[in-house]
Amino acid sequence: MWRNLLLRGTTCLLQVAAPRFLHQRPFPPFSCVRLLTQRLLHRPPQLLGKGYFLAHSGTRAYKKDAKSTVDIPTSPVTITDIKQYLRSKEIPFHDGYSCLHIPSMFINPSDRKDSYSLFIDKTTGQFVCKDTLVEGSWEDIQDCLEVMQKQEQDFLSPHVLLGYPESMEEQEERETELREVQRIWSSSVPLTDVPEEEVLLVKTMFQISKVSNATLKKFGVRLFKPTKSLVFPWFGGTDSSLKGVKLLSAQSTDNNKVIYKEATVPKCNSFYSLFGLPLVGRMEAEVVLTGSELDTLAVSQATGLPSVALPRGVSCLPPILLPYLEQFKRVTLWLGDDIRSWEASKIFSRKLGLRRCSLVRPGEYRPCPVEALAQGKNLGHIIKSSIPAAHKSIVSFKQLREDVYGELSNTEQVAGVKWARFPELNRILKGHRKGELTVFTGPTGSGKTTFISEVALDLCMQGVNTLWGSFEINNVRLAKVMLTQFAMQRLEDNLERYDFWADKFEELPLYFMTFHGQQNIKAVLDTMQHSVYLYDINHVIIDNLQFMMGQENLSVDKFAVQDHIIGAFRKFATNSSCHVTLVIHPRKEEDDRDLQTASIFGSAKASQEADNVLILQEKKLVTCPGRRSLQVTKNRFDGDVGIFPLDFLKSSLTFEAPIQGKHKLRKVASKPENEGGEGKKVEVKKEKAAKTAKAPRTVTEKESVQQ
Ligand SMILES: Nc1ncnc2c1ncn2[C@@H]1O[C@H](COP(=O)(O)OP(=O)(O)OP(=O)(O)O)[C@@H](O)[C@H]1O
Repeated sequence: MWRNLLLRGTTCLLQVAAPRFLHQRPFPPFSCVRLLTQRLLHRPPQLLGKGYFLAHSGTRAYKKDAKSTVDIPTSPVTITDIKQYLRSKEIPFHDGYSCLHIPSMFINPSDRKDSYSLFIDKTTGQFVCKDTLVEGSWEDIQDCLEVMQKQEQDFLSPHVLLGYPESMEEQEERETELREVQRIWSSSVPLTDVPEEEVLLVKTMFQISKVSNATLKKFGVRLFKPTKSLVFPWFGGTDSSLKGVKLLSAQSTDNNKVIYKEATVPKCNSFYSLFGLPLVGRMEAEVVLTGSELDTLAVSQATGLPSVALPRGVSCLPPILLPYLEQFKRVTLWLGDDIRSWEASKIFSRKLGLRRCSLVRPGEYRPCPVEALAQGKNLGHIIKSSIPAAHKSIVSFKQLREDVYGELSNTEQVAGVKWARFPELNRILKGHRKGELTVFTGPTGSGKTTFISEVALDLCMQGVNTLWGSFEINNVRLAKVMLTQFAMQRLEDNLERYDFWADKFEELPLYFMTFHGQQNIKAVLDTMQHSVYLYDINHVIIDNLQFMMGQENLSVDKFAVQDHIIGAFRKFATNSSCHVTLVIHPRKEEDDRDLQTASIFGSAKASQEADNVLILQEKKLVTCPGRRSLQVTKNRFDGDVGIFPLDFLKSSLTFEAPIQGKHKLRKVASKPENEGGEGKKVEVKKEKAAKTAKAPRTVTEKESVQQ
């Protein structure tokens, strides 16, 4: 039926696909309409009306608000498909590290400076032309090439691709941001214009005394006096104009450490600066990638090597930046001095292409670059001693010993990210770690979604990039629950505070899958894979597993189907270094008995594959009806298991430990593993906890790790 729409004329098509576009003046050129028509012919009907391709040439072709949702990749493209297509069209290409490079179709061949300036991401098919900054999808490239072929043209105007027109509101927001960037930049002063005593003071404050004035000048760093912040510019676009600024402030702590705080304009989720890039020559073949602007200053000054800093530090490497790193044959990742930086460098090197990457392993003699400079270390030596990212399939202990040492000497960091709202979970699980699988169960309607939502939100607020797959309740309702938990209040009664909280909430690295209802496991896994690549997702929550079962072949035993699905999630978690939390319904509802690990629906596969098993118990430790408690029945990390009570605050939809004194405290001591022996029942020893302890009634048990 959607094909029939074509018969009703182009205007109708435009109305269907891009109603707002019709109100744009001047009316789109004919070639746009042709492309739009072409695209509609290729598109499945469900994409019509989604407004998939409105926009301005040279600007981002995606709606701003589309960022927080992750669409199902309708037909994920593979590198083989891309190559085959290009060959069929006789388009020459270079096989780069993360991208294929082709001649840009948006430049007249006689004007092409660099003959291969259009970069196609090998994983997603997204492209960017570095000369015109036209961006788009793999379908856009196909459409452009088809049109060129039909019209026998050598090139197309960069304005040919349609995109989302900005709404008035978006336009205003963008203009306000640009004005703000200009205001900050023009009211900040180059450090060379600041009296030397003041510069010294600033350097002391930021602990960059060894960074020379010449280096600060070379990188265009300024001082914004009102907030005593350093200002790092982002120059970009075809005219290398000022696109944004990052403000960095420093605060000293009691133990002589410095805490840095940064703010960006535009907001961090559209801040795509690779600081230092304008200073890197086109012919340079080596670069040092750092996690902060100060580190880049240090590397550049101490080694003379080209260096660029990631815009959001170790939290992500947006694929949109990959084309700008394609020219380098060797990339050294020196992202920081902690385990998080080390893990991030391993993950980012996969995106960059393992073969060309080497990693600086954090350690006593290898702090972050700016600290290494301050300590008078030889940064060149540290870079030379970096290790290749591509790992061999067989290693000896000699190659592992540094990793083992790193784990032993950083036990706190190895234990993962700590919850801010759930100290009891920290006590039992020690933290939230990458690459693990958590299975979470609890009786129907007991509050599983509400609880896991707060647990995930807590981590997300600490920078854990999170993806929600909520198949049971829709994203609006889920986001409402999360926003209420975030604001810790009933926003229904405080609607005037909505924008305040929504603005803050929007800054979280939080994404939602656009699925609802029964889903096919492959589509879900593809989306997860896609989002790990795009947004460096560290935590995926699947609520719940039962919604993946319906699509599978019903003639097959449903336990076998579930086992297959759990195996697939397990594999994904391990291979993608991403934590997966899987909500599974219990086997059967028993009102008067506590659930156990064996109560999880299906075979024993779920609990065997899981690193952690969490059960939301209802009416456990009954002191009043309906009391909930959280029980950890499996913890592969260190074997500690236990249970703690939770009070539910209806107004904020949050959970907290019962107030002190309300319940008697109980503590269960660990049983040494060698006494219990494997498979033996855990013996529980009760102890009175110190009356002063703030902790709620908590039980911790130690059992030998279940395999
Ligand atoms: N501890 C609690 N006490 C009372 N009400 C709660 C509690 N926790 C959650 N609720 C409320 O109960 C309702 C159901 O919660 P939720 O959807 O989180 O349960 P669920 O276990 O995920 O349900 P299902 O089994 O259908 O998936 C929500 O309105 C929620 O606000």
